Amino acid sequence: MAAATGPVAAPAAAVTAADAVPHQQPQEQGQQPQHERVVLPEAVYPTFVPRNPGILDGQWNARDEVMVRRALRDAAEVVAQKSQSERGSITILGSELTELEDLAERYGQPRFRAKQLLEGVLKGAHSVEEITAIPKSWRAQLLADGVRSGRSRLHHSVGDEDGTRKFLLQLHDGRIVETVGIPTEDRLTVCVSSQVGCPMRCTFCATGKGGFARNLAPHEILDQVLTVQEQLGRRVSNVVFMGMGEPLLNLPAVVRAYQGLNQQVGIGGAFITISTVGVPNAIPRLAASSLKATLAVSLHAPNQALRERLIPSAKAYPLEALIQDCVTYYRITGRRVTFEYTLLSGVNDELEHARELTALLRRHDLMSHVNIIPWNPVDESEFVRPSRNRVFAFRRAVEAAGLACTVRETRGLEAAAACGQLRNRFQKQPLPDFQEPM
Ligand SMILES: C[S@@+](CC[C@H](N)C(=O)[O-])C[C@H]1O[C@@H](n2cnc3c(N)ncnc32)[C@H](O)[C@@H]1O
Ligand code: SF4
Repeated sequence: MAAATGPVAAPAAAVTAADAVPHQQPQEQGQQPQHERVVLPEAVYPTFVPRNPGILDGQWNARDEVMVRRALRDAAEVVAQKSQSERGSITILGSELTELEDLAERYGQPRFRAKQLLEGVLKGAHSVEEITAIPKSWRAQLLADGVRSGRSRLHHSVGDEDGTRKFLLQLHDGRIVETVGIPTEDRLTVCVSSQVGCPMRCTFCATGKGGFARNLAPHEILDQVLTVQEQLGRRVSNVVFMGMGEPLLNLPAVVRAYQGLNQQVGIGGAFITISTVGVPNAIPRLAASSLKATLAVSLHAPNQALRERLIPSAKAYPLEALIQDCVTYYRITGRRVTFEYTLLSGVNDELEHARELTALLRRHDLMSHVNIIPWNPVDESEFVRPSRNRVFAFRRAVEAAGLACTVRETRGLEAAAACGQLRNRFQKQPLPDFQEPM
């Protein structure tokens, strides 16, 4: 797999085949196990320093800061040290072909076996045992050495008559993530999670309310796409990082998952969207990488004061700095930036807000597109979903100023339970122990 260039291109898998310690070293070759020392480039996010000295005041408090710092540290650990729970466990999914080739070689197997391993998992094997294209004895060795497929367990799913289906996946540590398959006639879009929970705590978001547990590893992101593909019996055409979590707080794993989606699952870069509420320093890094993904920035407010009310972390990343980073992104990539605007009745849906929004975007030299998302209800939240009339009045005001604008269609399931809510309900219940498939 070709490595991405630029600062975000560090080797990123939580555990890759390059870390494998063969059960029995092929003595004739006299090789030592190869432990790839994965070093972070000057740390993934070197300067997550609040630009606003008032960060510890108001809504964004010391606990928020600790949570975000923890997420950043976790992101770094995914690359540098591997999490304790994953130590020693190698996943085929999330590994690059070259890493699997090296793995095969270290077991004295021909390099072509790597492709068989990978294809086995991509075609539906949930355990190494099921990859019958490879010799039984090697399967046994791999299993004994802790090599795993990287697939999770389907815990629960719920569907709507419009075809949308939500899946709850149970990870090896018992935690649950949500993923959604959204079919239309000519597309199957998967809305993937990048973290278990989210530390950003946006006030209107169910995931934000549920707290943050940990970053997802690359194979845990890829697994969501394979699950939807299998369960809906169709090829996935589009992937949006719009499920649980803030992808730019887990950039190394997201980059790795993008590469897997692109080069192994066969999804074009332009059909992958990364949605972010904004993490200081991360957007320019994304621009400098070789990723061809579409960038979607969750704006939700046309000014700093209102944005801070909705998004506590905005205190650490002033609106003007965020837009400047989007301009940089546009200059470097030439790709249009989507601005998401979750519309909340009586909060950010006045025509004056629309005018302020268009003035903000037109003031800067970038090609943009506004995507309005009518708010979906969240348990124990005081926000109100705007009326259809209000949504379309807002859209007309944006278009009148000459900006491209769409309204995201609300699928039946979303209206009933916003993203992250289903998972919050299940995560509260005791779950049976779960071991990753062998
Ligand atoms: C769940 S977030 C995940 C990606 C990233 N963390 C972000 O905020 O862009 C994806 C989008 O869903 C929006 N969203 C979150 N909760 C929502 C809700 N209850 N109704 C409508 N949109 C919501 C967010 O504002 C964001 O634009
Ligand atoms: S909207 Fe995005 S950044 Fe905000 S809490 Fe939800 S998932 Fe996290």
